[in-house]
Amino acid sequence: MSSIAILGAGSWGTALALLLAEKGLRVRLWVHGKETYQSLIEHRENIYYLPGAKLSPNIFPTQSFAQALGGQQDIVMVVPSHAYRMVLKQALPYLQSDCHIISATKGIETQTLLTMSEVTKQVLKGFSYTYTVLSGPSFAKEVSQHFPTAVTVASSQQETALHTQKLFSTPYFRAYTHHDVLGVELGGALKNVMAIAAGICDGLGLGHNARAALITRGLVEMTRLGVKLGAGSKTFAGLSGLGDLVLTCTSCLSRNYTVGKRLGKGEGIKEILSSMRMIAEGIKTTHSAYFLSQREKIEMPITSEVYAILYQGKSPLEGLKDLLSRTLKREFW
Ligand SMILES: NC(=O)C1=CN([C@@H]2O[C@H](COP(=O)(O)OP(=O)(O)OC[C@H]3O[C@@H](n4cnc5c(N)ncnc54)[C@H](O)[C@@H]3O)[C@@H](O)[C@H]2O)C=CC1
Ligand SMILES: O=C(CO)COP(=O)(O)O
Repeated sequence: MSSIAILGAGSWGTALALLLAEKGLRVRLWVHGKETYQSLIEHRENIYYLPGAKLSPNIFPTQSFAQALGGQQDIVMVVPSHAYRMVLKQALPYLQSDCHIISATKGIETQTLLTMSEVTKQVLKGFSYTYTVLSGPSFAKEVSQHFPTAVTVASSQQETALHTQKLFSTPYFRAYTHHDVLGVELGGALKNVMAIAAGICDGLGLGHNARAALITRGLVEMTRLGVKLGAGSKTFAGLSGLGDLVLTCTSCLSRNYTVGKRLGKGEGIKEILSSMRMIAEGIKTTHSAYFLSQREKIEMPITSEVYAILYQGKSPLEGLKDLLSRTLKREFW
C-alpha cells in the first residue's frame, strides 16, 4: 500500500486525509496542536475542526516530523499560510530529494507578499523537488460527506499535474490539471478578500444585486492584479478564481464570508476573531493584497475598502458607500 504525508490537521487537512485514506493510501497526518492530536488519537475524530467524520484506520496522526515524513514522496502542505514557511523549514531536514510538495494552503505571506510556491522556492532553495497547488471551490465539510466537488491542480510540469490529478481524483472529487501555478494560487487566495466583502454586503442587508456586482467586480480586480504579477487572465475564470468566488461569496459555510457578515452586522474584528478557532485567511490576505496593489500600482477598490474596514477602523457602511460613489467607469478588464 502506498503512503502520503499531510502536514496540517485542520478541517481541510483532515478532509483530504479522509479522501486519500478512502483511496487506500496510508496517510501520515502531522498535527500541530496538542488538543487536536489528542482528539484524533482518543476519539479517532477531529472534534475541533471537522466534527462528525470518523478517521479511517489508514490515517496515522503524529506530532513528529520524522514520523510523518520518513521515506515519503508526496507531501501535502495544508497549514494556514502564516505557518507555511515555519512548518516547511521544520520539515526540510526530513524531506527526501525529488519529493513532491502539494500545497492546499490559500494565502499570501504578509511580510514578503509571496504565494506559497514562492515561499517554497525560498525555503527549499538548492533542494530538488516538484510542486503542485491544489485549489478550487471545496468546503472541507462537503468533501468529507462525499458531495460532488471539482478542483484545479496546477504544476509547471505536466506530468506532475497528471500525477496529482490521479492521486486525488475519486468519483465525487474531480481534479482538473492546469499549468498556471501563480494564477491558481492567487485565485484561491484573493477570493477570500472578496468573500469578506460579500459577507459585509449581506450583513448590511444590501441585497442580491449588490452581492452579484461585488463578485463580478471582485473577479475583475483579482484578474488585474494577477495579470500584472504574471498569471494568465483566463485562469481567474476557472475553478480556483470564479468557482471559489461563487462558493465563498454566497455561503455561510465560508469562514471568510461569515467574518464579513458579522462585521456588516456591527461586530468588531477583535470580537469576531476572539470567538473563532478556525482560520479566516482573507483577513491576512487583505493586508497582503492591499500592499501588492500599492506596490504594483493596480487599482483594487474592493480590496482597499476591506483593508480600511479591517485595519483602519472604517465602518462597513462607509466602506460600501465609498465603493459605490467612485467616479463612473467603463466596464473593461
Ligand atoms: N477548510 C476548508 O474548507 C478549506 C481550507 N483551505 C485552506 O487550507 C488551509 C488550512 O485551513 P483549514 O484546514 O481550513 O484550517 P482550520 O482553521 O480548520 O485549522 C487551522 C489549523 O492550523 C493549525 N495551526 C494553527 N497555527 C499553526 C502553526 N503555527 N503551525 C502549524 N499549524 C498551525 C491548527 O492546529 C489547525 O490544525 C488554509 O489556507 C485554508 O484557506 C482550502 C480549501 C478548503
Ligand atoms: O476555500 C474554501 C473553500 O473553497 C474555504 O473557504 P473559507 O476559508 O472561507 O471557509
